[in-house]
Amino acid sequence: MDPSTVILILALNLIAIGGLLAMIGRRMDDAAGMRGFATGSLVFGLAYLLRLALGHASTSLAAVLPDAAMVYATLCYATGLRQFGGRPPLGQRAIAGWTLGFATLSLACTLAWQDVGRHAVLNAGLAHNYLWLSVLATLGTRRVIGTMRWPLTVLAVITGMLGLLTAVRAVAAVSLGVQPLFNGLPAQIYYGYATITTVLLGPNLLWMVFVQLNDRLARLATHDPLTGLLNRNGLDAALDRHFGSRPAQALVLCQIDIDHFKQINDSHGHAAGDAVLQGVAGTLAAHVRGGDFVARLGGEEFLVGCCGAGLAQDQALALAERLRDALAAQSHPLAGGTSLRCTVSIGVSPAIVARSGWEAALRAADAALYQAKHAGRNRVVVAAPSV
Ligand SMILES: Nc1nc2c(ncn2[C@@H]2O[C@H](COP(=O)(O)OP(=O)(O)OP(=O)(O)O)[C@@H](O)[C@H]2O)c(=O)[nH]1
Repeated sequence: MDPSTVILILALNLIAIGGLLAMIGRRMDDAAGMRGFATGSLVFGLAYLLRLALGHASTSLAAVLPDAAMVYATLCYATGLRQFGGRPPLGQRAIAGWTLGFATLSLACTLAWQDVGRHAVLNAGLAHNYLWLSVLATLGTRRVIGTMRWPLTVLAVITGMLGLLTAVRAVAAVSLGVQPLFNGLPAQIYYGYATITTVLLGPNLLWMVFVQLNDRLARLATHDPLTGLLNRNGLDAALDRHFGSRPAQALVLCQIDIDHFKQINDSHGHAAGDAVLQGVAGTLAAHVRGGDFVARLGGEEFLVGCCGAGLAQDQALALAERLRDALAAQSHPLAGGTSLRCTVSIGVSPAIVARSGWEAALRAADAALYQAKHAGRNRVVVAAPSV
């Protein structure tokens, strides 16, 4: 297949992918990076079409336009990829400055060395950006967990390979001229690989979106949006995991309730109450060990699951006292520069070693919490050790 036909197919493919991603992006917040991916694909596709219209080896200065558009498109991908990995996007000014800088250099080199100058600068610029995309995707694989690693790894490999091949083209343009870029086996290898890349890119981006949406839904279903702690669903799943392991470690539940929380809401407003809930959640999460879990049962009520081989109630009591002290010492900043403190009451269940003991342990912790409230609050009560 001649390069023009390949470029036409690539262009249409990229435009179709870009359109699809733009439609998906309209229903997602921009943190997913969809706008960057969609713009990158659309601009790349249009740049290919413009390039076809002008001719591959055009030495007309207008050829700088599609070249700059391609560089711009790769920067859009980079911004999407950064957002996808939870990092801030590239600023519009940085993207515009980079693209203009490239266009100026490309114009200067085209004026000085005609098509050799143009293609050397284009391929060097694209190679740099492809390799950068590969690095971003590789860094992304370190920041994400589980299934998301796969599409990012595929992206890192395909853009890395494309970057290397494009760098070779930049060197070839300078040392051999532009003919080998479009004719012969090396050109066929390059365009064959570019075709594979473009064909893989769309489904790979969709795979990334799918995995990310799936992760978000799973998180929404298992975590409390206000505090980020496990909700009841997440707690059930954590219990299943805990008791699914053989042999399961002992588990003690500490049920924690903020004292007179209604007064906080009434005196300082609901937003201040929410901030206190977040502050308490942060302190609880910071005080437990890996393997323990913290959940928000609802309202101002939390549950800490304390796990350990041979864990006894008195060890959980020591943790509960540490939590009570830390929370009593915590100062919650309020709007206007003031702050407030609050105390908690805690009920500690007996230790259990089987999932079947969970309901009874929760009831025991709840009854102990009730006693703590009635005994004056700001205290820990341990349930009788018989579940
Ligand atoms: N700000 C905020 N308040 C909440 C939330 N969920 C529940 N609440 C409030 O929490 C308060 C709980 O009040 P109560 O059950 O009377 O308990 P309390 O005032 O802490 O009293 P004791 O537990 O007996 O010490 C209610 O005013 C609820 O409206 C929430 O997500 N945010």
